[in-house]
Amino acid sequence: SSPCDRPVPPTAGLSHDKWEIHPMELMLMEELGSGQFGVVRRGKWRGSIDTAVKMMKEGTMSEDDFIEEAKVMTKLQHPNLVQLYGVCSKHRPIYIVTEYMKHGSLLNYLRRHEKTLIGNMGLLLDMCIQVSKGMTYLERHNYIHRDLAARNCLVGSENVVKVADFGLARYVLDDQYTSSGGTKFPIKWAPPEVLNYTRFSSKSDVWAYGVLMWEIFTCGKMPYGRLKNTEVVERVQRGIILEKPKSCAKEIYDVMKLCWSHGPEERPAFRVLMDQLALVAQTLT
Ligand SMILES: CNC(=O)Nc1cc(-c2cccc(-n3cnc4cc(C(C)(C)C)ccc4c3=O)c2C)cn(C)c1=O
Repeated sequence: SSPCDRPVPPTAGLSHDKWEIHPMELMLMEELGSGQFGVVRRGKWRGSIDTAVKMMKEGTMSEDDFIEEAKVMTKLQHPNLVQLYGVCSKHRPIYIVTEYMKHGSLLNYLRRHEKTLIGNMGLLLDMCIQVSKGMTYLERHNYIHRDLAARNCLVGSENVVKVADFGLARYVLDDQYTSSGGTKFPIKWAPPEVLNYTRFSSKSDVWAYGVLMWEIFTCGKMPYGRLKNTEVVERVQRGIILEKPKSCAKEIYDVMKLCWSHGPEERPAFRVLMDQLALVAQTLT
């Protein structure tokens, strides 16, 4: 039917999707680094808001699926989650615009500040608690991260720690990353059910969280050292777990061990972990 005999909806032309950011409102600045999807630059949005802008390299992401999911992601808001402000999807490459964290990845932060951090159990435990708060929020919204690790957390001012890039793993097109046999698959953060059946859940995020706690209390050591992925898979399937970091209290290591229970149903939910760590913090500091 010709357009003239169809009623024009009152919202026509007004459907400015609020998750769509106009490129004109973005001023791109220095490069921050590059990740799975290509270059990330710092930016200013609407003149004053500090942002990080991922410029999606062609062929690295299933873009249309992501743009659909972005509507949901912008609604996930928590002080310990890196906020997705929106996307620029009317041009290629598409941009993913998030809040900016001035100290960069938690992994690099731990490694750079090892000297001052190693003895500060209270601060290391607080970092763990902050991540557990962000993860409890995602768990409550039935949102699975799929690649929780210190490299995927970011540090802002006043030692604030936030979880970044939650859920993005689903849109990576690189088989080396997505298949458990691939060279980029995060084997050392994966539980048995993910290694065997790629069965992701909030409880597989809990396993990864245990490894993240180990990263924090070793100030950024590589889990299982230089062991090859095949050797790590063999150990994890046999129930061999990471050792207690030297500067880590027994009560904290007990929590890590709960996260590494062999069966997902034996692992505590994030909301339980969060409360348990808060209790440990009271007794230890
Ligand atoms: C000095 N301050 C800063 O550098 N701040 C910041 C650096 C980055 C940044 C810079 C380069 C690369 C990446 N990066 C790293 N790993 C990623 C992993 C994935 C998955 C899918 C594999 C999980 C997806 C995207 C990325 C990704 O964009 C990030 C997060 C992002 N944000 C918000 C900052 O505040």
